[in-house]
Amino acid sequence: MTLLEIDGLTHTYGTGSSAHRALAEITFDVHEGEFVSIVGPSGCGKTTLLRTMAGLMRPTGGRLEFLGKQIVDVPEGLAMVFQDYRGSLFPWLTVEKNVRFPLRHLKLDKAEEQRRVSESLEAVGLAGNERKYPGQLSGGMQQRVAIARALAYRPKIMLMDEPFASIDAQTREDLEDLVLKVREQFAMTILFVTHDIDESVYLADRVVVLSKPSTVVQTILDVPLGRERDQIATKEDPNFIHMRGEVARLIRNAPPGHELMATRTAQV
Ligand SMILES: Nc1ncnc2c1ncn2[C@@H]1O[C@H](COP(=O)(O)OP(=O)(O)OP(=O)(O)O)[C@@H](O)[C@H]1O
Repeated sequence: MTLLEIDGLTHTYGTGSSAHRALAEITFDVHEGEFVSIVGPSGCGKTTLLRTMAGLMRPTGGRLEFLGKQIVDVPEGLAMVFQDYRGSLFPWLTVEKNVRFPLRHLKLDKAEEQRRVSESLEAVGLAGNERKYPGQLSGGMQQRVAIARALAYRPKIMLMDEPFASIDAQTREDLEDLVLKVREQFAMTILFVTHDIDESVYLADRVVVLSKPSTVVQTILDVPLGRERDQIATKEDPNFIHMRGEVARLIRNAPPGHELMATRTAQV
C-alpha cells in the first residue's frame, strides 16, 4: 500500500527577483513498511522536502498525499524526529512527560497512555530514566527520548531529518541500529534524510538521490542487502561497498535539476 505519494512537488522561496526555486520537480512514493532514505548535495532542499511532507509548510506546487489525502496540515499518523533534539524536547518536563506530551491529542485512557510511554522508553533503552530531565542526559540519550516520543504516538510513518548529524560516531551507530530495531518492533515505515552516504545505504531499502538545485529526483536505487544489517558485516559486504560508491558518485557528479529535466524532455 502507498503511504506517501509525492507527485511533481515544487517549492519556491520568495517572489520576484529574490525568488529561489528550491524544489523543481520531486516525484516518488513511499510504501507501507519501507525504509526510504533521501540524500543529495548540500543545500538541495532535503529539509524543505521533509517539512512539506510533514505538513509544516505548504509547497508552492504539485501533489502531496498521505494515505490518499492531500497534506494540508500535520497529518495524523505521522511523526517527525529532528536533528536538533535540544530544540525539540521540553527542558522543563521530565523524560516521561516529554514522551507523554503529544499523546494528549489522542485522548487515550490513562492505562493505555502509560503503557505506550513505558513501552516506548523500554524500546529505546531508557527505562529507569523516566524522572530525569533532558538536561541531565547525553545528546544520544536525548535523541532516544525524541524517538520514544514519536513511537509512543504509534505513527504510520516516521520522518527523520538528519537525526544523528550532531551525535558522535559510536553513539550514532548505536542509534542507527536502534532505529532498525524499532522499525521491526513497531512495523514502522520510515523516511530518513541524511548527509551521510554510508548511513543512507546501511539503513534503507531504497535510496532517493536528489540533484543539485533546482532539485529533481536524480535516481532511486534499491539497496541489495537483506533486512538484517550489522555495523561490521554489512559494511564489509561487496554489495554495500558497491552501493555506497554509486551513491557517492551520483552526489559528487549531481547535475542541476533543470539540466536533468531538459535531458529527460529531449529523450521523450
Ligand atoms: N526560509 C527560506 N527562505 C529562503 N530560502 C530558503 C529558506 N529555507 C531554505 N532556503 C533555501 O532553500 C534551499 C534548500 O534548503 P534546505 O535547507 O531545504 O536544503 P538541505 O538540502 O536540507 O540543506 P543542507 O544540505 O544544508 O542540510 C537552500 O538554498 C536554502 O538556502
